[in-house]
Amino acid sequence: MSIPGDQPFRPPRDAGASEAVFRILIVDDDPALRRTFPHVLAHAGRTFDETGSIAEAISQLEHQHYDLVLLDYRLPDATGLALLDWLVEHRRDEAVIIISGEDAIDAAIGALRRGADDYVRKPYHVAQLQRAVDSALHKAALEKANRAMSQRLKASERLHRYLVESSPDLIFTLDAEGRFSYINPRVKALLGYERNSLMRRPFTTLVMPEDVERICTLLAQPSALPGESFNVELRLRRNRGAAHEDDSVTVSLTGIPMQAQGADPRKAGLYGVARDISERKRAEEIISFQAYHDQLTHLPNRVLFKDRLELAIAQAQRRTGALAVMFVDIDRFKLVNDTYGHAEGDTLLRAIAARLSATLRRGDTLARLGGDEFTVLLPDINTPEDAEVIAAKILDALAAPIMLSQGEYRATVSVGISLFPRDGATAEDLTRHADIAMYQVKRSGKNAFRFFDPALNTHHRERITLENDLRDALGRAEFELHYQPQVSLAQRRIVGLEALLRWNHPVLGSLGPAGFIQVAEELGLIGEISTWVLEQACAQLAQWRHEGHDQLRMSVNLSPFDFDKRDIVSSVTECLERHDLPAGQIELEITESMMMNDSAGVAAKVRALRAAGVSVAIDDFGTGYSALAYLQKFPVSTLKIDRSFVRDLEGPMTNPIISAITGIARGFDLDIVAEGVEQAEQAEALQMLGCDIMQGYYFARPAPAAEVRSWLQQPSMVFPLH
Ligand SMILES: Nc1nc2c(ncn2[C@@H]2O[C@H](COP(=O)(O)O[C@H]3[C@@H](O)[C@H](n4cnc5c(=O)[nH]c(N)nc54)O[C@@H]3COP(=O)(O)O)[C@@H](O)[C@H]2O)c(=O)[nH]1
Repeated sequence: MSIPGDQPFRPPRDAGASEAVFRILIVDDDPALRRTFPHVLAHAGRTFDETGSIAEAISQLEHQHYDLVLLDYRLPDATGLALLDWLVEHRRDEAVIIISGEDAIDAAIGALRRGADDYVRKPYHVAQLQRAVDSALHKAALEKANRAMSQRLKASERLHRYLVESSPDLIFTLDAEGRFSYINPRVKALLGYERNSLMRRPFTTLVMPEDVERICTLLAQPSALPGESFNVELRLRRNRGAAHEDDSVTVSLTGIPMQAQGADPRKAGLYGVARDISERKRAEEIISFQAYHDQLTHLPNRVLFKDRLELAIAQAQRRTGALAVMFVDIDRFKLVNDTYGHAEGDTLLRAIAARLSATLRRGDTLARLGGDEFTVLLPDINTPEDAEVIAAKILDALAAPIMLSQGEYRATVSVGISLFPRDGATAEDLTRHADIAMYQVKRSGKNAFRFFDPALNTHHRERITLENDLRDALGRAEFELHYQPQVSLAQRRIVGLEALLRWNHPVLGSLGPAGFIQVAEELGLIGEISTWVLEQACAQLAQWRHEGHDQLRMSVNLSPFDFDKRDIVSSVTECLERHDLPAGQIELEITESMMMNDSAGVAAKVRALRAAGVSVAIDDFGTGYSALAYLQKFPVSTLKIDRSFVRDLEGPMTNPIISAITGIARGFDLDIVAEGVEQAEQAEALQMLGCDIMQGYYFARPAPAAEVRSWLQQPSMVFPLH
């Protein structure tokens, strides 16, 4: 690693470690004299080496540092001046005392000029020599300590410079006028400026215009006194030349006012550290966005909608104005989700969100509460008609089909509207009442809008209670099957039974399916209920077969949702296997509408069921847009003539529809069951029209299994006149 500056940084050496030892080199050609020096200069911590010539001394010095050189002036190979020159030339810091027998003062002066520290004449006085040596070593020690100190200082300065200059934070100082007096190189990477270009320029040059006033106020505050740091979040502007998508960087700035000696403390300047918190801010923004927005559509979520609605209510109250809340629910969204999968469902939700957004003005809020539920806030309306116009626009916006990967899809929505102050004064009430109004739209055919009507509230409460009860009904074993016989006039026996669901409600008593099947479908409970019905009907049929009625056929009603959601084919065949029933003795009733909207692949499932031997009947045949083509696509086994045709029957030739249906059945080799037979005349007319199997109150009403058992044992009970 290298650091900015001229030298690599290394930790300072421990200069004190060698301070106790003084190395002294004696350079004299007189061996006897050389040997006397260590004796007269002996002292703890002193070590001596000796040489007899300049050349030997240089060679010694080349390998060893000395604190002091005791140098004879006149040596065999040169004068001591030569060694002094060598020491200067090699930038050596050894102290030198010349010990010379020269009388001439010039020699002494020359030696001192060439760098000797002292000059002692031979023969020397021991005390004089000792003083000179002590003084030279003392000086050498001081210089050594000084050098060590300055080395430590330099190292420490280099360390601090390194820390500041390589800091990931922006570090700067401002002078008393708020202009940069120092800024570390980080400014280049962070904001794209050359540091020199900023020197002496005001700090505010770097601050985004929106934040300038704030930072100026802060700097001018009396609390910005020396030692009292402050922290502020602000945006610094990037150099325009810096290629970056953001024009600013958000920093957390810690400022510490500096006090100059003797000057007005407030004007001494500022030391600042700015940390780039853009990433953190971005993460915070994302988290906050996610907390208040729906991830799929990026629309405001329930929390933000409530917040905006509460604000809008407060504002409307102040100005005695009005606002509208809409509850928008996609019709049959579940079908798309279950049939095409969640990815398609998501695409549809996004597309609808975009269409709805486009119908609204700035200031209105469209939110997604979850699932297929959206809400709209119109914060400022003059009359209910204003909301009506927007609701109509919303319905219109969905008129054009939406492109899904499976093809075009025509989505519709049901819209409920509540008004402030008329329908409530709180966000909860307004949203709930819009929801109730939406619910009414659903019940009366969908794809429309409706204002909240207080009378609906009671109805809604009842519905909520029913929903809650229905969720618990299976667990509390409140369902029961009744069975209605299908009789053959020719054979005078019960050939089949239709299983019809009843709910023994703990408070409301026995409820027919008309009162709860649709609710179960809407709540997504129908799958479990159908499974129970199928299981129960098969178990009962197996029981009756066991009792000897082995030719009976059991009809079971299925919901369109059963074909959407699960593998109905395996559910049915597994149930048959479980109860050891021949497949042909179970008949599943499907409606014409299921055939017409084959989005869930009903045809393929019907074919698979038929291939497995299961009978399939078309219920209420003739009431929809029955087309012969459907009968080819859906290989059903039975047509059930709807009771509306039977009711109108006054004579054998009075109903061309029944004639047509019986003709079709013959053509396609299908069984026919006429339902809703209430009178003997109807039975006779049907018989004349070639219809043998009948079902209706004329023979028997749907009844619990125990009663049906007695009819099975005594079929005459269900043939009143025949
Ligand atoms: N998904 C499921 N749907 C079911 C189930 N059980 C029933 N249903 C559906 O509910 C519809 C109404 O059933 P219900 O109230 O039981 O009415 C049946 C009969 O009681 C009634 N009927 C029979 N004979 C006559 C008659 O002579 N006159 C008259 N006014 N009504 C009569 O008709 C209903 C049976 O009709 P159908 O199914 O068309 O044969 C019912 O239609 C089912 O769709 C269930 O378990 N799951």
